[in-house]
Amino acid sequence: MRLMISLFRAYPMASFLMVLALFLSGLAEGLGLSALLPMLKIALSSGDNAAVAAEPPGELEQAVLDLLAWLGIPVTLGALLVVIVVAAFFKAVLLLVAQRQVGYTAAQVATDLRLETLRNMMRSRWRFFLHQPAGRLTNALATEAERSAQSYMFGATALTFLIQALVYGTVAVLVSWQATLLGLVGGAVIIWLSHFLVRVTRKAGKKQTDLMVSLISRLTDTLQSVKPLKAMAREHLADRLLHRETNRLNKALRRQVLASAGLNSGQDLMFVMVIAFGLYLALGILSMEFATVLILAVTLGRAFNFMGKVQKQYQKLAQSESAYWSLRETNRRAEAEREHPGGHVTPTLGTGIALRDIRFSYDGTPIFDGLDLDIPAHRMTTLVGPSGSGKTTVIDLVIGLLRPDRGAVSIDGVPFADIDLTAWRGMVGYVPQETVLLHDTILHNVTLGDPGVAEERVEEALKKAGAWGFVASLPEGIHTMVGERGGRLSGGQRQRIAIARALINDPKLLILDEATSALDPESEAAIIATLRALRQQVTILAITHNSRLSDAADIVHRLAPGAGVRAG
Ligand SMILES: Nc1ncnc2c1ncn2[C@@H]1O[C@H](COP(=O)(O)OP(=O)(O)OP(=O)(O)O)[C@@H](O)[C@H]1O
Repeated sequence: MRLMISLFRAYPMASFLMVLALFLSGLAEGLGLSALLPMLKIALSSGDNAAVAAEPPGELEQAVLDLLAWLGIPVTLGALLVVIVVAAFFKAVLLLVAQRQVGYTAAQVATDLRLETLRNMMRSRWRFFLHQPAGRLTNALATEAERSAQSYMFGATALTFLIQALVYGTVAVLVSWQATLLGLVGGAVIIWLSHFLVRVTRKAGKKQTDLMVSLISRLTDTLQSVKPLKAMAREHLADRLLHRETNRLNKALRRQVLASAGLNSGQDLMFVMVIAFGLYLALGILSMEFATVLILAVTLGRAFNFMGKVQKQYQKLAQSESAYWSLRETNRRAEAEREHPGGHVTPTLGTGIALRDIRFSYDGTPIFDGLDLDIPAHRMTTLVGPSGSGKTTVIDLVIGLLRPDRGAVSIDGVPFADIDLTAWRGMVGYVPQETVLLHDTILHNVTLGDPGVAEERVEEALKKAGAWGFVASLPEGIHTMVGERGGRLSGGQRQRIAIARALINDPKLLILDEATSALDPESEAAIIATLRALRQQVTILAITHNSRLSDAADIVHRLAPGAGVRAG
């Protein structure tokens, strides 16, 4: 229920149109039904088609007769049948309009939730993002957004059935309110008796949502390390890793299916019992008129049926709504961790970047304490040092992904707090330690899908990165698909594509994090020559364990684990 209110608030116009169409279709259905009683009376009476009723007309019947007289429609079997068909037509059209509206809104719900989650995650602070398992985001975007949209569909369908149940119930009240009241009590008892099955489903749904998060997270991690698993014949370990979650998920699903089957069969049986009892009471004991009893049986029977459907849809909603709340929670946390955009100064990087008296720690463990470091503009600076000495951390501080606990990073003497972070990062070309390419063409991988980049510029960037030789020899050139995560290219080729990607926007600062580690000596020499030529236009900051790159650098900073820095 809370979910429907939340989504009705988020999509007020679409929801209003849906409810209006449902309401009007309910009215059309009510009109058709109301014509049923006089029509039955005529059909059941002997003689010609004139209205010959044995008993005086009831309240509803009289109202229908008055309405027909007002519209100038004769009370004949044919005219009444036409009214019923026309009403059914309008009901069908309006229901279609309502369902189309529901479908469109549900699709919109899924799309908006996906985009909102992605945006919030992308805008969140780097340290928060780092702590999110990749699978959580995948699951949120794929499974949870889909289940949230389904919840809206279930809720809206429940509303459709509820309106129909109300229409049938109202007609039944107009025929005999005493009989309807009796039926209502019976129906309420049945709904109350079956409600525990809805609770079971809700619990199982919540469990399913939680388990999916950890299952997809584990699955994503496992899929990334399939090669070593296969190479060492340890595939069975993947099985084991996922075994616990899949089994628990299986249990939750079984409980859910059982509860839903129980509701289906149990509820129908109880409704039939109530109707049979009502028929016995009306015909056997109270000796009510047959046409009235028939109408009551049809309307109350349908009202029960629709109430049952409302509960079944509600059960489905209860099963899937936890996904919506889980997604909302993910969004709330990401929003609370939104990265500060910084100040308003757009840097030019004319003189250089300075880190002064930096103290930085991860989860209370200090990495630097009192670090001073200069990266002069238009020079090639390399960071060297043993693994874990904090080279990547320096880069993250320079990009502003991490903030120091103490001390300051400045660009041309302007402290980071005053710098427009987006403008600064727009001037950076970054080649990460691990090159993961998108499953797309080389062109797309270099431009990252930016349609404003001309193919000539891509070619130029590939040439600078020393990649043009192998790209040009491919049958489809820059339009060649690189395969899943770039799997159709060698490590060195992937690295050169990543370098071209970093160069495509003519960066002011080019950052290379071990970016030449997978290159052969010739390719490496070519890249180093390119970098040396580039440094008049671009400031270069490179992490390397490679002496050739260090030798070619203007400045070498040697990092020692735990703090200080020595310039070489
Ligand atoms: N997100 C993190 N949370 C906690 N500790 C971290 C995190 N990232 C890095 N560290 C720790 O900080 C230290 C410095 O890491 P960093 O990646 O900067 O080193 P590095 O010199 O680049 O290492 P390598 O040459 O192996 O890439 C390491 O001891 C590492 O374990």
